[in-house]
Formats: sequence, structure tokens, C-alpha cells
Amino acid sequence: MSQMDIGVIGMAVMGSNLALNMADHGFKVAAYNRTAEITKTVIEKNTHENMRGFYNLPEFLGSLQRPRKVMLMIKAGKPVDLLIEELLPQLNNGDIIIDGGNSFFQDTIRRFNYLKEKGINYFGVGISGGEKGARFGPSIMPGGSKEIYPHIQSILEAISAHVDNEPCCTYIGENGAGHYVKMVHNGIEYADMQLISETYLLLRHVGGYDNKKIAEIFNDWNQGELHSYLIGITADIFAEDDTAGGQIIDKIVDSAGQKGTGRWTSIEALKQGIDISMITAACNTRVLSNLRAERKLAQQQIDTPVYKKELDNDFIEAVRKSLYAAKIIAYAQGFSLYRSAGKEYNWQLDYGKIAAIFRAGCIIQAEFLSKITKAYSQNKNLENLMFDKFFMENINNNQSDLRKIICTAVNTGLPVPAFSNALQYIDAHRSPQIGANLIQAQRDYFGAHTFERVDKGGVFHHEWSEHYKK
Ligand SMILES: NC(=O)C1=CN([C@@H]2O[C@H](COP(=O)(O)OP(=O)(O)OC[C@H]3O[C@@H](n4cnc5c(N)ncnc54)[C@H](OP(=O)(O)O)[C@@H]3O)[C@@H](O)[C@H]2O)C=CC1
Ligand SMILES: O=C(CO)[C@H](O)[C@H](O)COP(=O)(O)O
Repeated sequence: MSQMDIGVIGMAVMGSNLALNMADHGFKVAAYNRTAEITKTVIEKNTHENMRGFYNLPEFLGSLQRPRKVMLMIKAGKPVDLLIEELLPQLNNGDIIIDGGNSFFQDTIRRFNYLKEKGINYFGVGISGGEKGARFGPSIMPGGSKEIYPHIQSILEAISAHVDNEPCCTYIGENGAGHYVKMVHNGIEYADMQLISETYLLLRHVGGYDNKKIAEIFNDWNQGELHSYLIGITADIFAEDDTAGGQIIDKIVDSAGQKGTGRWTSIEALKQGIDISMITAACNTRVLSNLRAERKLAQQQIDTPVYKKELDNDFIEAVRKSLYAAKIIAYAQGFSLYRSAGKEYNWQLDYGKIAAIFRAGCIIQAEFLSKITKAYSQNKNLENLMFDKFFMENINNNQSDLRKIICTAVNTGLPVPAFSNALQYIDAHRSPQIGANLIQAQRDYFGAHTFERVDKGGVFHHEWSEHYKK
């Protein structure tokens, strides 16, 4: 085989599938994994004329065309730094390292600057789509030097998912922008998944439907405006039988982990002063789900509310409409964070294009995303996605169902933190009074923090009197 177009390090789920995807698209791919046995297994299982396994790093690097393009698909965090240090003495000026893992964007900014000083071009590339996406077309979010991007553009675009012949891959911005966009994508993914889980609780415990019926409901919804990858796989999951009888879903422990991207999104939003309460609620629910002993104790001690569930004929439709309204808020929150990040990190983020590359390949791919692209194409300075005409009409048409469903869940004692936070977000924006005048007064009372007045400009302090004995 002549010189290889690109080398991929990391032959686990993502790396092996991306490498095969590249090979399918005619690129010559060098494959390498720290544990050689894994490379051997991948190569033996997937013989491909364009893919070759390497069992030591110098030979792997020696096989690559200059400037070398080395893609890292390994565990995020320290392993990436360790590997960069191992690669550095073996690379030349102008070579390109592409980190396709879920690296923290601040690490990517640090690595980008560090490697720039050493003459190496570094790209932090968000990739979403899981195993299937990696193999047949993920959504790709490249961040790094715009000048160097053309060196990797054709490979990334070719292997990405496509919608109407458009690649779901677009240059995002400098240094950590690609990984930032992927991080928030995952935050939205958390909120989307949490909403669907709460929907399941409502259908099961208020509606009283069994798994097969819930599968049908999700499948039915997947034919309409809620059409999305996550709703589609949810329908499949509920339809899946267990060999031991019943459905697998009932055999799975009610406790979910996380690798960090959702939590990073929440922390980042708090730092920037952006309310992404639904994403944070989704993170917190996973955290709470892990407190299995504590939950058991609470189940034994906290009384279950006694409530007569009144199911009307419109219940399923009310849940569907609530899900749609709440989903709008989840995306509005995520895209508000993009808007703030663009200013904070000096990235020219194109929100419409970001939504467009999420239309296929990634975990949050949905019908809905073309509406977001349309909203930003009509007004690229949209303050908040909620204010787009289409989304606002949906919020207004669906909010009474959202209120009804949340009340039912609260009265039944079902936890619906994502739904509730969606409504809180709507009401906090909508309500003429939010109560912050009292907060200002309290801060001024105890700390002379001053306050603003409604009747004149400026800042004021008041000498508050003690009217009552404390
Ligand atoms: N799985 C998914 O659905 C998705 C994953 N991602 C991200 O893509 C990246 C790869 O994910 P995935 O394929 O799931 O693999 P894992 O995150 O499970 O990582 C396993 C790979 O990392 C390698 N590795 C670990 N430590 C080191 C090290 N110190 N030096 C060199 N290699 C090391 C392993 O090599 P070895 O075999 O020798 O241990 C193996 O190839 C991760 O950043 C992940 O967060 C992104 C989108 C989706
Ligand atoms: O990036 C991904 C999907 O887009 C990965 O599947 C990621 O692992 C999901 O996050 P978590 O493991 O925290 O649920």
C-alpha cells in the first residue's frame, strides 16, 4: 500500500468505526491502538483494502503522508496529554493532530496553544453519532486553525452524515470551539433523554400503559413533528423482549452514569450566567439515580401522595405536546449558551449551521433542527430561540398541556425535573414579576449592596428600619 492519508489512534468503538468509514470513502487509513491485540482483532474482523494495522508508533507514523494527519480516538483527559507527549518527538513541523474524542474544551485550548508553539497544528473535533454514526456518518464539529482546516476538510466531510447532499460537518471556529459545541450538544442530549424518561414515567404510572403500548406511542410520535433519533430508539427499546420473559427495560437498574460532558456544560453555563436549568436537572437526576441506598430509605419513609388520577382521552396527546414544548426550551437554553460562548471566547459561531449539522448523524438528530436553522436564517441575532415565530406559537399552543401534565405528575408524586424546569423557564421569562425586587431589598438590607428603582435611574442605598423584633 502506498503512503497512508491518515492515521487513527484508538481502535475502540469510535476509532475503529471511523477508520473503517474513512477506508470506505477511499482514504488510506493507518490504524493503531496502544494495546496491539485490539488492533489485530479489528483488522482481522474487518479486512479492508484501504486499512492497515500498525503495531508500533514509529512505523505507524512513518506510513503517513506529510503533513501527517493523526487522529486520536482515545479516552478523554490525561490519556490525550500522555499520547501527545509520546507523539511530539516523532512529529515534524506542520503535522496535524486531530483529537476526535470528548475532550474538555479548555484542555483543547491549552493543547492548541502548546502545540502551536511547537509547530504542530491541533484540531479539537467534536464527533457525535455513537458506534453507528462513526461507521456510517456522524455529525462532525471541527475546531482549530481556519487556515489549516482545508488539509482535513475533505476527509471529515466525506465521512460525515449528509442531508440533501450537504455534509453534517462544518468548520466551527478557533481552538476549542469544536469541542465546546460538542459539549453543549451532549448537554442538550442529556435534557432530551431526561424529558423522554419523564414521558415514560407519565405514560407508565399515570397512563398505566405497558411497554408494548409505550413502544407504539413513541413509534407513532416518531412519524410526526417529534421525529428524532432518540424517540426512534426509545420505541425500539420498549419493544425489546427479554429472553427471561417480559421486556428488557424492566430488567435494567434504575440508575444512570455519565462521563462528564453534561456536567461540564452545566458548570460552564453557571460561570457564564446562562440558565440551562433543564440540562442541569438532567445531570442532577443521573446523580440522584445513583444514590440507590438513600432512595431506598426515602421510599420506606416518605409517604406516597394519595391522588386520584383522572385520565382524559387527550392524555397521550397532552404528553406529546408537553414534550414538544419542553424540547423547544431545552434547545433554547443550549443555544443561549452558544450565543454567550461566542462572545466569551471570541468565536464566530454560526448557530444556524450548528443546527444544520445536527440534522443527521448525531444523537440529537431530529426533524426539529431544520426549524432552528430556519429561525437563525430569518434572524441571526435572535436573542432566544423561544422568540422565533414558529417556536413561540408552539409554546403558546402547548403550554396549557405542559402545565396540566406537570400538575398531574406533581400530584401523583412522579419526579419530572426537566418538564418542570422547562415551565419555570417559560414563566420566569413571561411573568411580569419574578420577585427580584425583594432580593435586591434583602441584599441592600444586610450588605448595603444597593438597588435600582423603577421610578428613577441610578443606584440607591436605603437605611432600613427594624420594624419587628427578630
Ligand atoms: N462511545 C461513544 O458513543 C462516543 C465516544 N466519544 C468519545 O470518543 C473517544 C473514544 O471513545 P470510545 O471509542 O468509546 O473509547 P473509550 O473512551 O472507551 O477509550 C478506549 C480507547 O482509549 C485508549 N486509551 C486509553 N488510555 C490510553 C492512553 N493512555 N494512551 C493511549 N490510548 C489510550 C484505549 O486503548 P487500549 O485499548 O490500549 O486501552 C482504547 O483505544 C472518547 O473520548 C469518547 O468520549 C464520542 C462520541 C460517542
Ligand atoms: O458523546 C456521546 C454521544 O454524543 C457519548 O455517547 C457520550 O459518552 C455520552 O455521554 P454520557 O456517557 O455522559 O451519557
